Amino acid sequence: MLPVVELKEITHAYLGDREASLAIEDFNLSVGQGEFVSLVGPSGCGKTTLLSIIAGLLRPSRGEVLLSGRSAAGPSPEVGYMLQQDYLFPWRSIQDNALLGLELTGRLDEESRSKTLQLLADMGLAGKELAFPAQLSGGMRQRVALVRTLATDPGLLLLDEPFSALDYQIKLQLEDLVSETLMRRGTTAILVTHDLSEAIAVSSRVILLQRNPGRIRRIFQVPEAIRSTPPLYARDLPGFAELFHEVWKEMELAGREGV
Ligand SMILES: Nc1ncnc2c1ncn2[C@@H]1O[C@H](COP(=O)(O)OP(=O)(O)OP(=O)(O)O)[C@@H](O)[C@H]1O
Repeated sequence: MLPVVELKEITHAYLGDREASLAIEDFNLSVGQGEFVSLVGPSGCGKTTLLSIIAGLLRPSRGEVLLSGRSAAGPSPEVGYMLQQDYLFPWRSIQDNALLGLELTGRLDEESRSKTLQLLADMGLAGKELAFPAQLSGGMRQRVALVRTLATDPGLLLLDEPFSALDYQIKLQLEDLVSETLMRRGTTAILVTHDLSEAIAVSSRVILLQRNPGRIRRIFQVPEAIRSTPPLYARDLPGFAELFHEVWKEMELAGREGV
């Protein structure tokens, strides 16, 4: 089966007035159907740049992005992007926010509407459909943003630190909910996070980057037993702490280099 996304020899330099800064160099990655991959690494190693390139929001200086084998240039409806901030429209009700992506892509009909309302209920938001974002907690708003992203049924979901602004307990609950929902739907996902334990708990592969320029330093395979256990409980499994320390040590080395 073709990978859902392939990055081939991606290099990206930001051009300044006088000089160019090389954010990413010769980056190759292939992510298969239903895989959940995390990108971690020291600040400035190019994680967000990579997500923007995959989302088609940024054109790389060199290299190619393939989505299901086809060369991608520009944003694609196959790719959903969820950010740290929920970006809900305050004047739209929860259900109207959740339906926005479908509306914008001309795919809103009775069936897609009822599926989205069901997804809101699955996310514990039944009864909140007619409320407005200001009436909801941060964790609830982030769940609405997730429903809005999933409503269009993207084959690939990009998550840029979606849980980092939340309280620890809410963050753990949301990790569980997201992980379970994506696994059930078979959605392929790439998560950018600063939280190494989150990366290990939710993904099948943790990709550690180094900076100046951004490159893959090391790839950690997460054992199936950890991957198939809900993130909250995965942290207690044998092998989790060892893997965490291994990634941590390598991250420290990556942080000291390329400053
Ligand atoms: N718009 C821009 N113009 C110029 N340089 C940029 C721009 N955006 C990012 N950079 C530079 O590119 C490099 C990679 O930045 P990027 O934001 O992708 O890293 P990151 O790993 O996501 O960082 P963080 O973990 O701090 O969010 C950094 O050196 C950054 O300063």
